[in-house]
Parts: sequence; C-alpha cells; structure tokens
Amino acid sequence: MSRTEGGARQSRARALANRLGGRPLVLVGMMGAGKTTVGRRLANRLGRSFIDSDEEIERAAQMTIPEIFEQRGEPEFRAGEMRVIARLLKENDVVLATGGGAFVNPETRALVKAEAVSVWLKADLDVLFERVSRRSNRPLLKTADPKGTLEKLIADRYPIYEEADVTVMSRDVPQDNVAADVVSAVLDHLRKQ
Ligand SMILES: Nc1ncnc2c1ncn2[C@@H]1O[C@H](COP(=O)(O)OP(=O)(O)O)[C@@H](O)[C@H]1O
Ligand SMILES: O=C(O)C1=C[C@@H](OP(=O)(O)O)[C@@H](O)[C@H](O)C1
Ligand SMILES: [Mg+2]
Repeated sequence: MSRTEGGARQSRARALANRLGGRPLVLVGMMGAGKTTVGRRLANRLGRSFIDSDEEIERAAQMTIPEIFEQRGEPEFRAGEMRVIARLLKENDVVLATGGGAFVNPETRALVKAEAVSVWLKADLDVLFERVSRRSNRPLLKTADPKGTLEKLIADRYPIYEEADVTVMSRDVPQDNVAADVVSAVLDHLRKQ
C-alpha cells in the first residue's frame, strides 16, 4: 500500500470515529465471517476497545462455549448472551463482535438496533465453511453434515442479518482490507443520514 493510500485510510478512520460519537460499532453475521478477527483490527484502526461477546460469556461463566452448550443448552446460552450484550452496549467507544446467533434473537437485535451502528459481515457458504473447518469450537456445527447445517443456517439467518445498518462482504483478502472496507461503508452510511 502506498503512503497516500495509508494516509487516506487513516483519515477515513478518524472521520468515522468522529461521526460515531461514542456509539458502539457492532459486527453481526455467520460463524466464520470474521467478526472476531476483523473486529479486533477494526477497533485498532478506530482507536477503540475491542470486545467479543463470546469471550465475555466464557469469562463470566468460567466455561468454554462448547461446554456451555453441552452442560446448559442453547436457550440458556442465548439468555446469557442477551444479558452480556445489553451490558456491553452501554460501553462507549467500543467495537463489539457478537456470536453468529446473537442478532437472530429478537430481543438482542432490538437492543443492538437501538444502541449501536450494526454491520453485517457477509460471506458465501464455501468461504464460511473453509474458515470454520479450521477449528472445532462451534457446537452448532457438530452434526453429521456440517456444511448442510451451515447452508440451512444461512437460509434462515440471511434475511435477518439484512436488517443491520450496513453490509460488507468479508472477502478472502487480508483482514486489514476487510476492516478498511467496513470503515468506508459505515462512513458512507453515516454521511447519508
Ligand atoms: N478475510 C479473511 N481472509 C481469510 N481468513 C479469514 C478472514 N476473516 C476471517 N478469517 C479466518 O476465518 C476464521 C474465522 O474467523 P472469526 O473471526 O473467528 O469469525 P467469526 O467470529 O465471525 O466466527 C479464522 O481462522 C480467521 O482467521
Ligand atoms: O452462530 C451461532 O449461533 C454461534 C456462533 C459462535 O460465534 P461466532 O459467530 O463468532 O463463531 C458462538 O456464539 C456459538 O458457537 C453460536
Ligand atoms: Mg467470533
């Protein structure tokens, strides 16, 4: 990247930080979209703190996500997820990466819509499947046909993720470039308001 390009990226990030005021920037989307890893880079770029709701849930419960699903079940995980996200949305100047199911929960979605600017990190099935296959930490995909399960979740969830304020393709390019795409897309969105 040239020095001018780097400078332009920095000035867009500063402009976005100003436009957001303190409002949280929240990433939603499927497992493997890059919410956690791109979110961390995005926070860095904006000079904000990064929070991942799954990490907060694990810390509060002193259990991993797979253990919570196994020992307490998904409904209890979702209730805890909503409480944790409600608390995190009260923080100023944060980038919050949610778990893939969070925005699907109507109560959590309503909270995010009311308190934050939301970004759907979108990716195609093959890209998502390749990414989630690198680790076995996603309990919803422990099925006989994980790709089929992912496909079904996409069909159910994409119409809901559409409700986010902004959509950004999580392309197979360096994660810093995806973070830069998020900055540009959110800035465009806020400038239109
Ligand atoms: N743009 C990208 N290009 C290549 N790999 C990516 C990209 N974004 C994320 N990944 C990888 O995909 C996997 C899932 O990313 P993660 O941030 O955990 O997604 P999420 O939190 O949305 O489930 C990780 O191994 C991450 O390094
Ligand atoms: O899509 C989902 O319902 C889930 C996504 C996971 O987070 P990531 O989207 O960060 O993988 C995690 O919250 C849990 O395994 C459930
Ligand atoms: Mg994540």
